[in-house]
Amino acid sequence: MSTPALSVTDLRGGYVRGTDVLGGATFVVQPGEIVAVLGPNGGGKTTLFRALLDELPFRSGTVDLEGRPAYVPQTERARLDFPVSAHDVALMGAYGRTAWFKRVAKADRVRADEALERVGLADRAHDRFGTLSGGQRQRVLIARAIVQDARVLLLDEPLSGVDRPSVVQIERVFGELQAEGRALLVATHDVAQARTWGHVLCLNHGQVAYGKPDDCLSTAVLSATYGDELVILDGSGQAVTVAHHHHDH
Ligand SMILES: Nc1ncnc2c1ncn2[C@@H]1O[C@H](COP(=O)(O)OP(=O)(O)OP(=O)(O)O)[C@@H](O)[C@H]1O
Repeated sequence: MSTPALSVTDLRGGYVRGTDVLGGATFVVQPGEIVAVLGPNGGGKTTLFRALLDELPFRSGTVDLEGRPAYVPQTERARLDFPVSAHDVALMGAYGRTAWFKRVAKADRVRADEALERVGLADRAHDRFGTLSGGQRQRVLIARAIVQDARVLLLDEPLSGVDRPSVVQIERVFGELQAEGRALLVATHDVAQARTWGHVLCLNHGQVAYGKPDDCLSTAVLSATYGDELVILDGSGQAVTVAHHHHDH
């Protein structure tokens, strides 16, 4: 087996010392795998991503990965009032390898154009980011991650509230990134969608389960993951939908 893209051992962390929001995550992700990260609101999905980005105030345990992961935030949380174009946002993926006193390399400008083409937005490159639809903005943020060229991508609910054409484009790009040997961790509330991906990580402040969907997504695991949030069962007793309450934090 090849070197894992990401290996995490007993990862714990939080915002206040001694109060772990994320307790004891241990899992290995191989290149080319997509992992659905499931959990209730406030269950620690975003906190896990921040720990993997080494952005948590307090963290313990080990994280082995090559380079820095690319983070794709929820579009709702991306600032919309900046006068930047879709191309400008995609190009930000190159900032990590650009010295502060230099202009972004011509090759990176070409990469930004290519990445927008890959997400089906070549014709919107010069549109202002804030004027695009939610699904289009999500695709621009994925283009930025493509320009960053990371082995591991962390995506925070990339398909929630996204229009159908964007879902189709995003799922196609996920397949391409997988084929390139990148690993994707995708936070989602959609259990049915999680079943279509290779692995599932269930979090509820700590790790409840990790493995293949058929092994992990039992009613017992989903109840432990979602606690008193509602799990709706289909006719065969399989948990398919989770009703959750939105909240701000
Ligand atoms: N910056 C912060 N400072 C203090 N506590 C925080 C901060 N961000 C999140 N938390 C707390 O950490 C816990 C986990 O939040 P997190 O955002 O990781 O959950 P989540 O699984 O991503 O939830 P959602 O599905 O609602 O996005 C929550 O109790 C939240 O209130």
